[in-house]
Amino acid sequence: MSNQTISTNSLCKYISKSAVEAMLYEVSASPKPGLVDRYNSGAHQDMDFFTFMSSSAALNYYFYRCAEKGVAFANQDARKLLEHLRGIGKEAERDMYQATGGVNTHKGLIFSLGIISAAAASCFFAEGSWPLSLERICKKISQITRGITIRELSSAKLSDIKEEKNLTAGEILFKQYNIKGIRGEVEKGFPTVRKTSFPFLLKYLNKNQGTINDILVQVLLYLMTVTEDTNIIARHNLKMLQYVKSCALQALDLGGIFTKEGKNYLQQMDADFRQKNISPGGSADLLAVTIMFVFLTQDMMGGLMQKER
Ligand SMILES: CC(C)(COP(=O)(O)OP(=O)(O)OC[C@H]1O[C@@H](n2cnc3c(N)ncnc32)[C@H](O[C@H]2O[C@H](COP(=O)(O)OP(=O)(O)OP(=O)(O)O)[C@@H](O)[C@H]2O)[C@@H]1O)[C@@H](O)C(=O)NCCC(=O)NCCS
Ligand SMILES: Nc1ncnc2[nH]cnc12
Repeated sequence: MSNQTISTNSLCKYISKSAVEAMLYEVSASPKPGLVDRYNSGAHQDMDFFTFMSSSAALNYYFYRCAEKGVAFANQDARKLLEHLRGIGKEAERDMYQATGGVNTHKGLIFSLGIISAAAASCFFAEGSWPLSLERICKKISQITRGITIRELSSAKLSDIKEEKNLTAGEILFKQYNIKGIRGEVEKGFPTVRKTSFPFLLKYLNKNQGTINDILVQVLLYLMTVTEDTNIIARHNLKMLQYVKSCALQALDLGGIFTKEGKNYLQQMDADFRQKNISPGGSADLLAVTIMFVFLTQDMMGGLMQKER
């Protein structure tokens, strides 16, 4: 489909719909150990499934605006685009907190999916064809966020502008462990998604192996084996991150959600993570990012995610 047949409004509407749909698919997939899903609130006392519904609904226009910015900056310096996205991202965070009564459900996804929405719109207007290629979107993401870790996380930057109490979780973890978190992931163009979750999701969807729900839970397990999840490190430490990875590997060794043994292990993992206060929120975000990439690399009128099951 060439860009002559897609108006800016239609493009931005499709991209914002895809971002919200990715968020809704992610939180709906169940069971997800330690995370909010349709069965329980995981290791969270301050939010539930409906908190995520409200937050997702409140962010639709934000993603539309990110896509609009991507169109506006399609042929300009990508670094200027990030400055504009930061501004509307702060507004989106306020919208999220208003919709959730002050709870952080999607701060990470406001960042990740906001940048992806802008990058996708920018790619379309540069290339003029749909669907987009994952490599091209991720290359544009890297261009938009080039230098973000140095600019925002370098110890010199952090030590002289913020007192410890004003640092975010990501900034504290960089100071403690030199971990770049979500900023490192986007700056490299989502390598965890490109190399792990996206190929797995496509494989399962093309094989039509199981329901959408089960496929998404299985892909989340793969993500948990590879994600440098700052939610886990911030709440606990690096040792707990290794523990989570080993549990996810064990679940997959048992067949994950596709076998009785794997399902039983998943239930035990969820109870264990809830008891230990473990929430793999970073992996959950990357699952939503993976779903978003499927929407962007498929036909707008019904790609793999819309297949009847
Ligand atoms: C750049 C920002 C993300 C700044 O945020 P921060 O400095 O805090 O960055 P990080 O801590 O590194 O990560 C923030 C969130 O990103 C998700 N995440 C973590 N690890 C990864 C990873 N390896 N890959 C991808 N994404 C990752 C995660 O977000 C999800 O979890 C949050 C909910 O879980 P919860 O444990 O409840 O979180 P809290 O309530 O904070 O902790 P508790 O008190 O409950 O224990 C939720 O956010 C999910 O999305 C990390 O939390 C960016 O936000 C920023 O600069 N914002 C300013 C405005 C802006 O620019 N906006 C967007 C512009 S496009
Ligand atoms: N389902 C979920 N549960 C907890 N934190 C999350 N962050 C993103 N998705 C989440």
